[in-house]
Amino acid sequence: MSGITTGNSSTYEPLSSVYWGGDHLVLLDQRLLPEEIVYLKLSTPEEVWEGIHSMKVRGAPAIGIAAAFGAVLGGILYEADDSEGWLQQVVKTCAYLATSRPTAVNLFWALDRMKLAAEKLAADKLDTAALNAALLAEAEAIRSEDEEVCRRIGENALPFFKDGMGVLTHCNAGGLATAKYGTALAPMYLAHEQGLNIKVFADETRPVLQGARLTAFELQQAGIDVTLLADNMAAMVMSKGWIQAVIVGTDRVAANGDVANKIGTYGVAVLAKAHGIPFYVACPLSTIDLNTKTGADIPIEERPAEEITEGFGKRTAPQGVKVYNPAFDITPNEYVTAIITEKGVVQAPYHESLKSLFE
Ligand SMILES: CSC[C@H]1O[C@H](OP(=O)(O)O)[C@H](O)[C@@H]1O
Repeated sequence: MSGITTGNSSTYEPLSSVYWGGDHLVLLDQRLLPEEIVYLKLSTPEEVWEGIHSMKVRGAPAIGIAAAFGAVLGGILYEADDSEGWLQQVVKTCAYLATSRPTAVNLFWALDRMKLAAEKLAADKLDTAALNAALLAEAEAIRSEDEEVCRRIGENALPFFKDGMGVLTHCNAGGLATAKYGTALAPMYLAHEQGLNIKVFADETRPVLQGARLTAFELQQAGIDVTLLADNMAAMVMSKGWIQAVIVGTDRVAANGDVANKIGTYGVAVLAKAHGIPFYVACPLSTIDLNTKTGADIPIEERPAEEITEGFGKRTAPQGVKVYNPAFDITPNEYVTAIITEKGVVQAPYHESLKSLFE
């Protein structure tokens, strides 16, 4: 894996988080933002696994897109010219990439789609060069569909945001978490294009600081009014009347409408309800998992203690202290005002309304 430094963040261009570079995957190393913009070239499934696991690429849709291209790399590295052996290699690569992170369902959705595509392609007995080209087209389709899906999420969310509103968001569900536009931030971009003045309040989102490092960065560079908050300030700004809506992304929505999202989301949802503020969740259908009954069934990733005890290289806790570092929490569906998707907006009772999105 090698880096291409394109300069510092003062020359910011709209950034792509993940794209195919001809014969390799290109990832923006999001761990280095906002100070450095470094694009990495990844040529093996192992490098893609590590890129997802270490959060060089993060955000449910972006993780799925990266994994899809990782499956393509698995096929490209298969040297023989037999379709059955090629298929076995792609399927094995998908199973391997599925172990990189446990919570975002888009990872498994994308890999299942790549496996299905590979099975159909292998049945046609093409040579491996043709098989790899066709599988690459499937990964590119996943990426380009995500751009269109996020734009439609933005359009469906926009009516909830009026000129002059204050909106709080948690973590990063922007262009950096997807192929482009983002989910929760998509309406912010559209509102800005239409001349609406939405004041965004971004939680810093400890311990990895996606809000401070990514959301504040994205929105500031786009010229959108953004104020950065420490994670313990949401209650106060709500009590001051500065917030008229909360919108967040998600990594998995259970069949009953319970929502897995970045740690701290549940607390923001409880605060929103206590202040009579609507709490919206924005996501593509690929993040809705009807096979997972409730939030209790969603696996919650636990991450290294060092993210809390010495985040970004500065030790802020005693050596050997016990640490609990879940990367996500579950917001029960009763705190979710509406779920906004590319197919439309649904509200409780979510058992029925979520199913209707797939009919
Ligand atoms: C549009 S999905 C964004 C979602 O993913 C983030 O998690 P992570 O940064 O650990 O990948 C966070 O939960 C965001 O809401």
